[in-house]
Amino acid sequence: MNLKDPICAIATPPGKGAIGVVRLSGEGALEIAARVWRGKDPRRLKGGRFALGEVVDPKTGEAIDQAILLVFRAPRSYTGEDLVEFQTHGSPAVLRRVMEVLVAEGARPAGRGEFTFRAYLNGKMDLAQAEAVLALIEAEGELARRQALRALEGALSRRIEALENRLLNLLAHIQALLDYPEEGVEPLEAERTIREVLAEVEALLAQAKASRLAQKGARLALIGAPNAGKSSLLNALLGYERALVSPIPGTTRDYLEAPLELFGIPLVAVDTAGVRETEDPVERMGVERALGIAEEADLVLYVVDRSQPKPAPPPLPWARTLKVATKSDLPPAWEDPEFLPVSSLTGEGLDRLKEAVREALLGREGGEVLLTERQVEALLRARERLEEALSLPEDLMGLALEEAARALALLTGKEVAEEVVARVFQNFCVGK
Ligand SMILES: Nc1nc2c(c(=O)[nH]1)N(C=O)[C@@H](CNc1ccc(C(=O)N[C@@H](CCC(=O)O)C(=O)O)cc1)CN2
Ligand SMILES: Nc1nc2c(ncn2[C@@H]2O[C@H](COP(=O)(O)OP(=O)(O)OP(=O)(O)O)[C@@H](O)[C@H]2O)c(=O)[nH]1
Ligand SMILES: [K+]
Ligand SMILES: [Mg+2]
Repeated sequence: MNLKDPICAIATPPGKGAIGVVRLSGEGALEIAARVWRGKDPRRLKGGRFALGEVVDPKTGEAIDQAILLVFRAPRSYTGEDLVEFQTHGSPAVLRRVMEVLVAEGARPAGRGEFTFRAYLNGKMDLAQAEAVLALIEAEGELARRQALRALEGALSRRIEALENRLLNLLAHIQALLDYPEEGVEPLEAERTIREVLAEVEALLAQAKASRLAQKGARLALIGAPNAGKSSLLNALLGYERALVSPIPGTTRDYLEAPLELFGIPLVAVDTAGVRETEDPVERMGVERALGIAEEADLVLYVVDRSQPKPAPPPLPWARTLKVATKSDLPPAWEDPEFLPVSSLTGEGLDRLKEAVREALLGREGGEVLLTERQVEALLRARERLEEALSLPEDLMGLALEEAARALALLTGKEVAEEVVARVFQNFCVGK
């Protein structure tokens, strides 16, 4: 692949919009822009300046659209190259023609993520930041957006680099001890340093699940006996009357899904049919379905009516189940500290339930760190090597430490194999 040739792409999403943006980056971008532009000559614009004019077809002189042209000059641009943006009306007909004239004048349609790839190659960002660009575009919930922006701004990269540096300093120290045993090099505190680095790696890994849930969302299943108050609780969590509620047991016959954002996590709450022993074949199907939904859910709310005698518990994945006692506004038939009391009628206990859901999904850490699957793998490898180093005498731990440092370097993309980098950018859309 030619790494500097001029590339162009529509940067705005497909469809009609107020404004559409076409970006052009690489060697000769300003010259190509000048040929398709009627207005102030882009070659004479300083970086960061714009002009109002027309995009034209140079073959015919025909105007394609009235537009704004914005110039960034290398190295001060997103890609680090000369870069021109055409901000046109957001019409698919306009954007297509702008692309056509740019290609006719010698630019090439960009591949997926190629602008960001160039930014990476030109040192504008590291691989963790490039992955954050993608995660930010893909973010659907507030938490995913916050995690991605922090990573984009380099929070993760700085943390990783600090760990890498500690390992490299330690390695240098070990080497000095080996090379000059009689020179009075300070004795090592290798174990303490390694344990501290390991603790940081563990702290990051503890946030992997939160990062995955923030990005992919989570399923929350409400399971319990008929009339336990599942549908009422769903409505109370949603804040509107999504599910039918009635005093008749068996009101919910089949499951029902509703999107719900809690603490910035995009959740799908699933209300299900009441679970009990039954002869009715249709009801039996509903029960089986409910138990299957519980099995697949990230978190289950086991809903029990506290004003009635406690039913026998159904088979649920208890390790990821929260126990909820509903109808706390009514006189209780039993007490059990394992159950969170709530009333869908008065709203009592709802905030505590939401807090418990947050903690069950994200852990106490809170989950502000973006970690991609690729990064989690690298951290796991680093952890393994650090643990190995701890099991070795100081004069033999060098290799394991080196490998741990290399695993950490994978996160920020130093020493990453070309195919791995290519795979990261394959996930991007064209135009980013
Ligand atoms: N019109 C437009 N809006 C956009 C982008 C864009 O490319 N174009 N972005 C695209 O993602 C995001 C903003 N990110 C950007 C990051 C760096 C540079 C940039 O030109 N950086 C140069 C110059 C900095 C300066 O002049 O202060 C540099 O880092 O050297 C531009 C946009 C979101 N909004
Ligand atoms: N007092 C009081 N009544 C409630 C509360 N939650 C639910 N109910 C009542 O309990 C009855 C059953 O509520 P639903 O939400 O339909 O119960 P469900 O578990 O979805 O029932 P099925 O779908 O039939 O399995 C209705 O009459 C509700 O008004 C509560 O917190 N307090
Ligand atoms: K009911
Ligand atoms: Mg119901």
